[in-house]
Amino acid sequence: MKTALTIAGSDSGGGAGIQADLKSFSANGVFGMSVITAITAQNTQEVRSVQDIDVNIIRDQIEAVFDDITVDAVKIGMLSSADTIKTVTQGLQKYAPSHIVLDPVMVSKGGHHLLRQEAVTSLIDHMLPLATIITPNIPEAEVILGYPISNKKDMEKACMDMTKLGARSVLLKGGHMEGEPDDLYYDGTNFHWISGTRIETKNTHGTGCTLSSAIAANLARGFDMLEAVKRGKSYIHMAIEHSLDIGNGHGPTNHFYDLYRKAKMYQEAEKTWSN
Ligand SMILES: Nc1ncnc2c1ncn2[C@@H]1O[C@H](COP(=O)(O)OP(=O)(O)O)[C@@H](O)[C@H]1O
Ligand SMILES: Cc1ncc(COP(=O)(O)O)c(N)n1
Repeated sequence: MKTALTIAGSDSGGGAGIQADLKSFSANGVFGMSVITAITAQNTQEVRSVQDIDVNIIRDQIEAVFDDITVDAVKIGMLSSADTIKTVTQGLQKYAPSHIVLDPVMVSKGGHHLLRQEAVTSLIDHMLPLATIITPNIPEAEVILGYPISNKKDMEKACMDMTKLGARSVLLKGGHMEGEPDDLYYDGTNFHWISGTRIETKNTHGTGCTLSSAIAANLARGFDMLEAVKRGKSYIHMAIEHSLDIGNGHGPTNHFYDLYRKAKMYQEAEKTWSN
């Protein structure tokens, strides 16, 4: 079985971070592993507190996984601090995995900073050049590039500028733009608009985590980047369409719908075989 590793923060509410990543890995058909960078006390409404994990323990988790297990793809989420970025960068340079999906998590839906503002430069200087693909939302891309992104032309320029900073390819997510949530994939040469249809719901907690992990899982399974991005996009659409009314704030994406649907289809098919 192919494997994927998430290097990210824990969300006690289960909707984002490591918890979303592992669910998305499973639903997308790979064995998931985790390196925890920070623990957040979080629910669907707010982040109450954050404890960064000691960098020695982060390094040990990375080494424990890579020294023993073949890692087919890595997804990076919340990195919290410049020290964490340095440790993760060193680990990735040591083991050089083939696919690194970088979701540059910065701020939670409720406005809590998950990456210290002074660590943004470290993320740009050290982490971006290692990314096979970076998957920012519009506000994250604006912070990375330092200019506003207001329309599709701006999105194209932003993608090109992020590859100039070292990322091999970019998926700039359009969920925060007006209108349909169209994402722009730039492979370093060509643009591909990955169009979406907006679902009216408040349950969008963990959408970025879910999507980046689905992309990592599909890369681990051997699909090329464009196909992995397209599969990721159709997975996140399904996961938002059937999102769950859990908690009183932004509910989580649904990683089970597709599996249950396939199981049901299988049961139906089995009945016809046994007749
Ligand atoms: N209401 C929605 N309906 C359908 N797709 C959405 C919706 N909101 C976001 N998406 C899609 O979910 C993914 C994550 O989107 P986005 O909100 O831009 O990033 P983030 O979760 O990192 O803030 C993108 O593919 C985006 O187009
Ligand atoms: C631990 C952790 N990591 C990431 C996010 C961002 O979540 P989203 O995918 O909704 O942008 C989060 N809220 N908590």
